[in-house]
Amino acid sequence: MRNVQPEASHYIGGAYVEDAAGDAIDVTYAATGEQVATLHAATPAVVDRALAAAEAARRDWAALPGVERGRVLRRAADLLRERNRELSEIETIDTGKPLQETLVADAASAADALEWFGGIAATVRGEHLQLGADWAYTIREPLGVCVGIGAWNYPTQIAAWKAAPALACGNTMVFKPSEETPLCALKLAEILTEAGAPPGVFNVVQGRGDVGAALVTDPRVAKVSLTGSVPTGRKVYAAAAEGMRHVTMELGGKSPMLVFDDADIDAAVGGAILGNFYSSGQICSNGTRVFVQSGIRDAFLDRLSERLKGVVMGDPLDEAVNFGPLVSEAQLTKVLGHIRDGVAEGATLVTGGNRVDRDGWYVEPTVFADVTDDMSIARQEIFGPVASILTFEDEAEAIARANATSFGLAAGVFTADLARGHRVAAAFEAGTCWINTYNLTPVEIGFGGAKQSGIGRENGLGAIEHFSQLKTVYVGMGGVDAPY
Ligand SMILES: NC(=O)C1=CN([C@@H]2O[C@H](COP(=O)(O)OP(=O)(O)OC[C@H]3O[C@@H](n4cnc5c(N)ncnc54)[C@H](O)[C@@H]3O)[C@@H](O)[C@H]2O)C=CC1
Repeated sequence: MRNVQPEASHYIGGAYVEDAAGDAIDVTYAATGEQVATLHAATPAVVDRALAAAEAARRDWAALPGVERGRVLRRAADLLRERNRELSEIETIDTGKPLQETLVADAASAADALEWFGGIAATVRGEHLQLGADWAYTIREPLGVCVGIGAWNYPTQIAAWKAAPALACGNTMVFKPSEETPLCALKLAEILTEAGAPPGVFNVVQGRGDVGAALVTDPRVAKVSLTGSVPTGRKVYAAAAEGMRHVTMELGGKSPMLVFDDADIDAAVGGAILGNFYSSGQICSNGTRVFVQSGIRDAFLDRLSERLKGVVMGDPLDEAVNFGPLVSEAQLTKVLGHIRDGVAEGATLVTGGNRVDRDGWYVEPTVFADVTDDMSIARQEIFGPVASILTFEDEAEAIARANATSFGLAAGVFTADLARGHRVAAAFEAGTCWINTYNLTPVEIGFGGAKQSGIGRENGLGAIEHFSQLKTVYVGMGGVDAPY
């Protein structure tokens, strides 16, 4: 296994920085439990240094023409692609996700974001408004120093999905990865420097919730973008409100997937596999409530069980492996607890349900049938490889039950009747919907949640609006008409 111990824990002002006084953050390989690196959480002095670097860099970075900022981002995208294998291996060691996945979905997705927002950077602009003889114009300005805080499931992607639009708009950023997966954001920072980003434009500090909280409440910070759970989102949103800071909240979900009896069963089963078992189920937008029309329930379950025989469990660094461990022992314990609750509440365990008898934090792909809306496995986000199959009779009932949740991150529908597909998508109370596919999130389209699952959007042109603000300038062309 490659050595993944970074040169130092933090990356500030274009260079690695260490402060061994910070609490230890151990990085373990989820496939074996072996410790592979040790970093230190940021001390208050490190947090201050990172914010000072971002603050010092922001005016010059914002003053650059968009085309020059874009060039840096696009160069970084090229470097990410050139080093995809090395970066994917580090991501696999950090998260436990199979190399087969990280080779296509992590540094590659980060490269897409940097390339796309790099291309957009030169087009960020305001508008001209004629007001009789007078006129006005708007300027789309950066917000200033932005803080990004990440979850552990897609560390490289999350860092880049925040950094790319932020930097394209002329902001600077201090990013705090999840304490579970601290490695890859440092690589992104290194690569941005190599691509020409001036010191301080993108900084990384390590730490747990307290470091995140210190960043969110600092007066120098204009915006906070969090990817995390709903409870953390509530805390961060409230803390940001104190300073009237802009926020983007990418939070959790318990998304529905509706499979009508006219659907292509294999496509729907494929969607259920992507939306429940890819990354061992550790994906926020997963369609973990699979509502299947009653007439095809048995056929759907048979086909799903059959296809799950294609799971290849093993060392995630082996490219033939397509199913890895959960990120940590704590997550393993949590997921097994949810499975026990499902059994206790009377759901039928169709397949899986156990910890795998080997080193590391592996849980079998697990399918529950006969799940009812009130069961905890149908209400709580599990963030593990656990699918709940529910049945429904008609469209109106399915939509009502799909929407009966406080989450609203994503939703999907499988049907051969496209009119119905669009009708159902329109009725979903969710930020991101799919018809006849699931969990595809290319950079061109916005991604984010409704209801408790968040506010704001990542990716797509909408992300520009969340990392900039409009200044309006009114231009008087004649005298000033005052009453006295
Ligand atoms: N909507 C989306 O795009 C995504 C959402 N998620 C969600 O993330 C969750 C899983 O990730 P976790 O890392 O367990 O989430 P988490 O909420 O425990 O932690 C997220 C991040 O927030 C930090 N944090 C914790 N308390 C904080 C505080 N008071 N102030 C500032 N920062 C604080 C953590 O250190 C971590 O970096 C799931 O709920 C999942 O659905 C994950 C990926 C994508």
